[in-house]
Amino acid sequence: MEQTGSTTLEVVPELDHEPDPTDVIVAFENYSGGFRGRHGGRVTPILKGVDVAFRRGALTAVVGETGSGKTMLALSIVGLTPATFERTGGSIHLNGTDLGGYDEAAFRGVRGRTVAMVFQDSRSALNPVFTVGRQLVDVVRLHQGLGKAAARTRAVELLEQMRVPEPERRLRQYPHELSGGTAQRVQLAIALACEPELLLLDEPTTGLDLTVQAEVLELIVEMIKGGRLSALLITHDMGVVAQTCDDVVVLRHGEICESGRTSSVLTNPTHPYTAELVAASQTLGGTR
Ligand SMILES: Nc1ncnc2c1ncn2[C@@H]1O[C@H](COP(=O)(O)OP(=O)(O)OP(=O)(O)O)[C@@H](O)[C@H]1O
Repeated sequence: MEQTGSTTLEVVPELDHEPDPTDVIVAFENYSGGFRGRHGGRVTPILKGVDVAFRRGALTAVVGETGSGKTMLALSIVGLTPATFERTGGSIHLNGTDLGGYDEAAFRGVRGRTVAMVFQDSRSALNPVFTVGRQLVDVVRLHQGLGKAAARTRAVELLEQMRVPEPERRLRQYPHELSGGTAQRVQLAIALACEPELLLLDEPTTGLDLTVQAEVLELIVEMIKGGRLSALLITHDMGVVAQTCDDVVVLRHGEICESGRTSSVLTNPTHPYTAELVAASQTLGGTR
């Protein structure tokens, strides 16, 4: 296919913080994996020789069509791929440590503390039988070592930080009583209460109205600019990528076709598929 060359997708100027390009939080090296059929047999490849390094302190977008493996890529970092998913080659290093030998207990030590996750369907990610307060306060107590009263105060602060209206009342509510947008922010508050180094965001704003989407993303970007956080954002919205992400990784059929700084990848894509994504988002008015 012919290379499409430069595009006119409006890309934010370089962000005011500049993560160190050599400081990598997660590195995939020739990583491959796929699903084994129900009765054994061969593995259907899903991720194929993935080579990519995520910079510490950066917000990195992972884009690509439905089924390209974005979610499996993220879940591989925390050992949450389905039981039938198998690594068939390569490695993943988190903070320089090879996750290859990690069992469930070792991954449990990583989740929350080092890597926290926010998924698309927040209401189902929250525990339906416990109030928001119980879930958030427990996490704060566990991760920040606070007593009950101090943890509750901190929980309210976290909800306020996430611009959740009436935080005190929310603490007494159950997940089914929350709107999608509030559930999303509660999930984000729980993730951040763990003070993780890396946040995995799998289409975190899908299903939210545009204003709420923009607010939630703005909060995430603010925290990343604050210095300590890195994040990986799986999204279909190229406008969001252009306007908020430092780096972008383009996945297609389980392979990385392009990765790098958002400003250079989107304005001068080297792979025709990236150019197609950019062009499609322009046609749909995705640049907002
Ligand atoms: N439990 C499973 N068993 C078998 N195949 C699966 C399973 N879960 C996902 N897959 C397949 O793995 C591939 C990658 O899925 P993945 O969810 O990572 O894609 P994605 O890029 O995140 O897609 P989307 O944008 O739709 O969320 C898809 O072809 C999907 O059908």
